[in-house]
Amino acid sequence: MNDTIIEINGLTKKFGSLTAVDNLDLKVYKGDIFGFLGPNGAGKSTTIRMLLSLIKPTSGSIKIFGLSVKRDRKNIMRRIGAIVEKPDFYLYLTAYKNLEILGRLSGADISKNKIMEMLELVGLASRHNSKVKTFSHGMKQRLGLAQALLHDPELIILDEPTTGLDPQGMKEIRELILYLSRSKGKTIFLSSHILHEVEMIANRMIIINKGKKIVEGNVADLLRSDKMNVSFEVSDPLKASEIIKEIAEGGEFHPGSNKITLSLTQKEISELNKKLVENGIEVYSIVPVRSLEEYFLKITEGANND
Ligand SMILES: Nc1ncnc2c1ncn2[C@@H]1O[C@H](COP(=O)(O)OP(=O)(O)OP(=O)(O)O)[C@@H](O)[C@H]1O
Repeated sequence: MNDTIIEINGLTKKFGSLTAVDNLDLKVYKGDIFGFLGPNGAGKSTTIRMLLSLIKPTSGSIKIFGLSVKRDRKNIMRRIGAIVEKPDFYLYLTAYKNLEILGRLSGADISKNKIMEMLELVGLASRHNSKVKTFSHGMKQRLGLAQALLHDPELIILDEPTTGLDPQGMKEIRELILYLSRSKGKTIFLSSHILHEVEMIANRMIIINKGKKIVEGNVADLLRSDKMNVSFEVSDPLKASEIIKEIAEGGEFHPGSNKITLSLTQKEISELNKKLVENGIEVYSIVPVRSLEEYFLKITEGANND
């Protein structure tokens, strides 16, 4: 049986005449890495602020751990760790001291061992004595995660945790999230406006736009399609283009990068890869290119056709 961790029903938030969140329903189950996707301004942060009871819904209900956020706020918040917006630290104090103070402020009794364990987990143990002002943006994000984990929460809520990070920093955060899910059994609710990022780690997702749900479900099911756009990076794009013509129509060339983007089924991808290699062309990479915008278009077109 699936344990429901978050259940949102008919959630609406209005700011004056603007409806930022519009009759939203969603469910997050125990152990999910749940991707909460939407373009800028879709209503993600507003929803997260309601989940954390930082603002009140105009209407609708939120249950977390089966308890009402309205009635059991304190009990619920004790079991949640969150990073909303940029984590705030005392820049002239050390990483360790920050966690000590912030842990104390949260009201929980946090031991020295626990602080060091969390710093270890996020890869900052060797820098525990460094002032936070010497930290990179990625290190501050990881310290934020350590802070959110201090009281051993069952549910972790992260609002765009990789914003502003370089690819390496993004990867570190992704790996931490996967570790927390797989090895520590945490449930993770993660917002993003980048489909690709969610696709890499989430098992379930919802996409919202203008406060409304567009789709919700299993990530693999939602993204499975007959054809997908893929980019082939090859040693000889001209020769490759001749071979591509035998298999598929179209194909967009990116001069200067040795890349060709085209729309193929999975079977065609492996067929083309084989043919290219057989013809002495080296294939350096095959990367799916799918943006949230494209995906939107596809599902809204689908909805219009129904
Ligand atoms: N306090 C507020 N007062 C008035 N309007 C607000 C307030 N907070 C958010 N909004 C509006 O609500 C809508 C949804 O904003 P929200 O920040 O939830 O979107 P988001 O999906 O988190 O976007 P982003 O990815 O840009 O953070 C936007 O149009 C925003 O301008």
